[in-house]
Amino acid sequence: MNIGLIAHDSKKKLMQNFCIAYRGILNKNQLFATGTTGRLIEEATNLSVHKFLAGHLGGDQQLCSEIEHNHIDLVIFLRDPSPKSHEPDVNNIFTLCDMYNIPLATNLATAELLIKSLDRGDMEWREIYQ
Ligand SMILES: O=C(CO)COP(=O)(O)O
Repeated sequence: MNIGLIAHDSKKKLMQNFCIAYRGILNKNQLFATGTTGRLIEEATNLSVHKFLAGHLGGDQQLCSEIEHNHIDLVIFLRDPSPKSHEPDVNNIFTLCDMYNIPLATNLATAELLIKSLDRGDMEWREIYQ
């Protein structure tokens, strides 16, 4: 499965720790991330991540485009409920996940549920759409 990973600045450490904890599951999948998030994941783990541009340079839109082209099966976006003003508007990602019925986690608790569910094979229905 293709997993999209993105984190607001205040959640990037949490994303690194999430990826360390679940690298055994993540490394059986293809990982796609906005630039800074992807680089930090690679620095903290031995995971290989396809990195888009940094979010503020268009990486968010690149991830959106992959969702629209049905290349992403699951999105984990560790979101700051009060994002900083310099952080790009990411509502498009939420909208597209809803439009295309893509499982989306926006906090750690849901991210853990989704990643365990993925590992159990609960997302095989996505293969029908690919
Ligand atoms: O823009 C983002 C979230 O607002 C994420 O992009 P980066 O991973 O490049 O920081």
